[in-house]
Amino acid sequence: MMVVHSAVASNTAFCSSWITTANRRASSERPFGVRIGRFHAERGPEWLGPARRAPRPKAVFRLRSAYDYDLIIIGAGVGGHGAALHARSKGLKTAVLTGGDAGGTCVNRGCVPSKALLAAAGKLRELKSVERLQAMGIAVQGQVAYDRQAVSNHANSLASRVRGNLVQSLRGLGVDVLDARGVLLEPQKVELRKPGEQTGDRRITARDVIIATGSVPAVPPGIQIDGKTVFTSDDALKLEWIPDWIAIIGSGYIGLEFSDVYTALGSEVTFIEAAPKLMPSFDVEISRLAERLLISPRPIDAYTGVFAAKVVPGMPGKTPVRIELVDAETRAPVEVLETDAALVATGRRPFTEGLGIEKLGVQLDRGFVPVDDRMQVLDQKGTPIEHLFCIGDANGKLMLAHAASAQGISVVENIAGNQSYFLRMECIPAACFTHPEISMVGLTEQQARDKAEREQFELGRAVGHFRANSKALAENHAEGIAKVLFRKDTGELLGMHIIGMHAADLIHEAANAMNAGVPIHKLAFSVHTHPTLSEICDEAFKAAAGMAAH
Ligand SMILES: Cc1cc2nc3c(=O)[nH]c(=O)nc-3n(C[C@H](O)[C@H](O)[C@H](O)COP(=O)(O)OP(=O)(O)OC[C@H]3O[C@@H](n4cnc5c(N)ncnc54)[C@H](O)[C@@H]3O)c2cc1C
Ligand SMILES: NC(=O)c1ccc[n+]([C@@H]2O[C@H](COP(=O)([O-])OP(=O)(O)OC[C@H]3O[C@@H](n4cnc5c(N)ncnc54)[C@H](O)[C@@H]3O)[C@@H](O)[C@H]2O)c1
Repeated sequence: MMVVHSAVASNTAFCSSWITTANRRASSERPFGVRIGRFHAERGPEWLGPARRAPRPKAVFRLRSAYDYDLIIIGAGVGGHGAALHARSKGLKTAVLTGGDAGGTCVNRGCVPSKALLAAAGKLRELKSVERLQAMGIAVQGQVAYDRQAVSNHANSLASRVRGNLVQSLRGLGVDVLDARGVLLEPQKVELRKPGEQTGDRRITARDVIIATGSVPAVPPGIQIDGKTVFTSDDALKLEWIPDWIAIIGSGYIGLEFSDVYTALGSEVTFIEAAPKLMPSFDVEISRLAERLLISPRPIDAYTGVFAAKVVPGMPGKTPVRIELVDAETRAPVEVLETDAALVATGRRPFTEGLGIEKLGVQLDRGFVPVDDRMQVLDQKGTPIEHLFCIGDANGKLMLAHAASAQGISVVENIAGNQSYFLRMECIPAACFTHPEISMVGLTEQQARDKAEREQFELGRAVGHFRANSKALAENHAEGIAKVLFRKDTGELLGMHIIGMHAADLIHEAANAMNAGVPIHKLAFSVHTHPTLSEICDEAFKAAAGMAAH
């Protein structure tokens, strides 16, 4: 047998992780021929001489594995990237399959370009806020204008820069980045195919495989996409034109963020939302405030409790988009709208077609890959399939970039031997990057009330106000609140919801405390720099613990 790797004491981080990985499987399962031997194990330290008795040098031999890789990751979005970086830090020989789309949704068609558009929208909004600026002694002379193509270029060039960095970081760490689509033949065997091809001539194997194939926009039946007048976020991000009037179908994250962009760029927006109220997944109090801050003062109107049952594209500047609205409950016709454009933001569906996973005995749930709490794929009987995992949007647990990456890290921890590591999904925060921002972690107030009733404890609720915060007042952005929910008996944090300037950054106060299990009465004694927005959280924590805030 051939020695393919040896690590010595000078490379202890690398060395110890290999030991951990191999040891976990050492006794029960060593099908892949990995053995480790410490050549000094039988010898006393004498041969080394007295000066080198402590610490003893270690050396680890790794013999050729029956597998090509320790880990194959199918999909190079943020989930796959996060998993691959962590795998290398654990010394795992890793391959990532990009499917011809390195960076995936977040980098190419999601978080990154949308936040670039939102950043431009935010600056425009600020410069056009005449009264807000005047109150600070500032006058903007002349017209505030923007160049649509330049704004679009800002978003697209940022995406390509981040994509380049992502691939470089993988290659730099020694990950094999393979520009192919992966098809599962067995849980530990993947066929590489070029995009569009039905067969492939290369097959690779790994001890563990992670599916990280992400998601694509979900378009309800009856809606025709032409990519010009009726489009999803994939096309909206290109910002090819600015419609005077755009219908946004769906008032979730994407709908809300794009309403912020379009109204800043001069469009009028009509929301079409199937649920009885806008922003149905948000905390009720926060969505009420969001309506006051993000909807009412802007050229936005809304239909709620209706479906866009049929949407027919138009021709820019010639014929309008035709949208037939029906009642969400009775399906009775409500109205026909004729707008310049329609953005379909009605959720996303997993991208699992052609992956070959059904042939392994997995029953997909509306396309989502069923997994357990360790992201291990479940077969149709609910039994975990050895060595096969699925992370990110493809498993549908929480369709957020950082959740995908965190799930990837948790899988790698587990396969590298840290079985005690467990990702607490309920502590993962989320944010909507409107102006002002909205952020949340844990339960909504209604969910917390239901839990309190079920488990018979008293729910605590405390609020910090932007209007009472020196920094927010100095910035002349004093709208919004930070609300914390907690158990009165134990002080356990159950959730936090913030709307206001930089809410997306502030939420980590609560998210990190929840993850670390810090109760509210301890959190109330943490010290915050003055004057900062973080004191709004401090105000809420202190109020919760019955202390007066400064
Ligand atoms: C407009 C928009 C804005 C968003 N903004 C945010 C935000 O601000 N914050 C946030 O947290 N989240 C945001 N999201 C969500 C975020 O983009 C996703 O949650 C995240 O990208 C999921 O990561 P993933 O790795 O699971 O999948 P993806 O990023 O979708 O990556 C999966 C990759 O796998 C590839 N692939 C698929 N099948 C195969 C195959 N068989 N072989 C090889 N490769 C394959 C795909 O082509 C893709 O490149 C946004 C989404 C959208 C649409
Ligand atoms: N800032 C962020 O973190 C961010 C930004 C954008 C997207 N995302 C992620 O992307 C995913 C998709 O976002 P999204 O906004 O498309 O989905 P979403 O699930 O957040 O919202 C979809 C909305 O569309 C409504 N809807 C569904 N079908 C409808 C129909 N036929 N007619 C009218 N309304 C309908 C739903 O009631 C819901 O309110 C989300 O899960 C989110 O996690 C995150």
